[in-house]
Formats: sequence, structure tokens, C-alpha cells
Amino acid sequence: MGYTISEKIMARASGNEHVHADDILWVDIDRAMMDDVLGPRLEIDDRLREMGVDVWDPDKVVIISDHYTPPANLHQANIVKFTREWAKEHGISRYYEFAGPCHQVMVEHGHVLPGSVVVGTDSHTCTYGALAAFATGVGSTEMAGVLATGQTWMKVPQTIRVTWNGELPERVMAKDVSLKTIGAVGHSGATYKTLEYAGDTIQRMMMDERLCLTNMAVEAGAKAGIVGYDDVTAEYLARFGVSQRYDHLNSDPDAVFCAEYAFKAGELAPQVACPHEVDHVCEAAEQSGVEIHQAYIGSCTGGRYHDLKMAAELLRGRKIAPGLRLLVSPASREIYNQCLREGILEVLAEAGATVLASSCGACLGIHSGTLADGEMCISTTNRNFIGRMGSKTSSVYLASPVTVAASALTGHITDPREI
Ligand SMILES: CC(C)[C@H](C(=O)O)[C@@H](O)C(=O)O
Ligand code: SF4
Repeated sequence: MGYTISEKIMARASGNEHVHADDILWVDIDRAMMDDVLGPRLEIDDRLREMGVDVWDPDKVVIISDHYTPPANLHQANIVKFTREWAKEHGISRYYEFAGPCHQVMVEHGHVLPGSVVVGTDSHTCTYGALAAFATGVGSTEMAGVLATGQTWMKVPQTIRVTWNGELPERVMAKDVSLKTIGAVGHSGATYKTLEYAGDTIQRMMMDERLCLTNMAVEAGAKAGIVGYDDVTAEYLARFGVSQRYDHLNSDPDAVFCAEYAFKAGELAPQVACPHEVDHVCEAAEQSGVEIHQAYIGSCTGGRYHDLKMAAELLRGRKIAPGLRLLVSPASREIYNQCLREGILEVLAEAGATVLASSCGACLGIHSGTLADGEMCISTTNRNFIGRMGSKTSSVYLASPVTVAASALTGHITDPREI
């Protein structure tokens, strides 16, 4: 019998030759990531003091102040200050702020390696599975235990294999693949499972697109999202000087999956997730009567270089609808600078976009783009829960960057292939 990628990683991390889905194990943590919201300031500082222990290995810890940067008020400013000082006090040199949402900062600074086990105090930590790592979100109390011991217990997840084959049509992106998949699996259909993406469509996807898929695995309830290791992974890692190959990090042909889904990429149309559930998915064209007030291109799932480039290609030489606001937040300072150098931000700004700092702010409605009562937004983010981007009476549609750009042009939800 063969093994899934998750089983292979869990075996290595627990010091066993082989493990199987549903085994409960102690695993060694290769990387612990904390953000400013659920990081040191909550349980963690108190619990470590109570236990009288310090961080087990400061070199394995990364802290990123991203949700509250730039701070919108004194409360947020003091949280960032506390987080910064805590990192210094505990000898954690990998501390970032004003660098962008943590899940982009982690991958573009080489903090995630294939086959590693990563835990983070943010639910979208599963993003790093795009690099064939096993990565998952944990609560602050659990993180305190990890910081004290360098270990945590885990049940080896069963794996749902999602296969996409064929060529994606023009202006259909990973976000559409992700939404279609979550629509089929359901918002709790993958609870405590690994959602593994495979097939030739996925193999052809660049890393920016794969990161969008694994990021949203948790929106189907998954413990982890994962894509097997291949040349795309190797080339991405080469940027950080990683020349080692990890060719064993694919599921064996006879691995056991608890469920399998298969989709044809050629048949996929641009998708939207309607308010207020991520699995409330339909084709963008079916919602063309919905007028919007705000369009948002940003976040750890929709603000990468390829996302902004696709949006700019559609918006070049055009103007957004009068009265509508288009906000753009590149998913990191690196992406911001690259888009600046290549003229992508200029194209977006000339179309009428307001370019914001790289931050989580608008994604969860805590600063720079909070929605007012009754407002409608189309967004490249990953959650459309009630009140997610501001007022409890506002609504959010999730879509790909190119669908958001097309909708910003017309003022209503628009299939980008109509532009
Ligand atoms: C604020 C934080 C707890 C949260 C998360 O864990 O995911 C946020 O990043 C989100 O996207 O909802
Ligand atoms: S960008 Fe949005 S989804 Fe990503 S970590 Fe920040 S708040 Fe969460």
C-alpha cells in the first residue's frame, strides 16, 4: 500500500518509518509562525511565563505584524508595538512588519521548505502546502505549547484528492478552480482532512496560482491544503538558494484517499461565491444584475504579482465605473515594488484604482477599506462571512482578480470574458 504526501511528512516529523491516516502522533515542528492578532499578546506571553519556559528555538520562529499595519488607531499601534518588543525580547530575529500579509511574507522569504511541518496562529497557514509542506493553523494556547516544547500532537489527516485536468480557458484563474472545488466539497466537507490538488491543470500552474488554491483549503474545513512537489516548486525555491530536490513528496499511485473529485478545466467559467458563505458558488455571469460599491484586489489569496498583472491587463487604457471604488493592496512589499517597477501599479491607478499599503486591513474590514451599512463588494479575498469586510449589513462576493477588475469597469458583477 502506498502513502499520501501528508502521511509521508507526518512519518518523518514523528520519527516513524510509516504512519497511516488517523494515527495520533507527536510531531516535531520545523517552523512556527505568529501574527499580531493571535500571536504573543494573547495566551502566549502569559502561558510561557506561567510555565516558566522560553521559546524552544528562536531560529524556528517567525513573527509577522500584518493585520494591524499600518495601525489605524492607538489600540492597533500598541498591539504592533507589543509584538515587535516581544520578538526582540525572545531573540526572534525573523520579525516583519509593514511587509504584507503573513502568508505571502513566509513564502517569499524562504521560511517554508517542502516536507516541513509548519504551524501558525492564523487559519490560512495551510497556504504553505503549495510548497509541499504540511502546514496548519493552531490556536494561541496550542502555540504556547509549541513554543515551549517544539512539538504538538496531530492526528494524521485522511486525504481528499481533487484532480483538475485540461487547459483553463482564458481569463479563468486559480481562484475559479478553488471556488468551484469548495462549492462541490462544501464549507465543512474537508474537516480535519488534507485537500490535495493534482492533475495536469495544477501541474501547469505557477506558484502564485497554487498558493491561492492551498490558501483556501481551510474554507472547506481542511486541516491542510497540499500540492505535490515538482519542477515549479523547485524553480520557486531556487530563488532562495534552495537547490535540494524533494522528489519523494508526491502521493504514491496506490495511496489511499478518503474521497476523490475530478474536474475538467476546459469547462470552467469564472466563478463567484455569493454572500455569506464561501461554498455558495455559481458562475459570475449568473449574478450580472448585482451592482457593486467597492471592488477589492488584495490579500494573501488574491494580491500576488500574477493577480495584479491579470487585473492590469484588463484595465489598461480603461476607466472604472463612476461612483465605484477600486482598492488594490499588493500582497507584500516585494510585490508592491515589483508592480511599481513594471508599471502595473501605474496602469491600475490610471484606471481609477486607489493603491493601498500591503496589509490585511481591507480583507477583514479593520482599516483601509471598511464597508459601510448595506454596501456591496466584490473581492479577491477568501471569506465572505457576515460583516467580514465591515458592516454586518454589507455583503461580499468572492471572485478572481480579473473578474473583480471586469466588475469594477462595469459597476456590476461581470464575466471578464465579456470585456
Ligand atoms: C484574524 C485572524 C484570526 C484570521 C485567521 O486566523 O484567519 C484572519 O487572518 C482571517 O483571515 O480571518
Ligand atoms: S490577508 Fe486576509 S485572509 Fe490573509 S491573513 Fe490577512 S486577514 Fe487573513
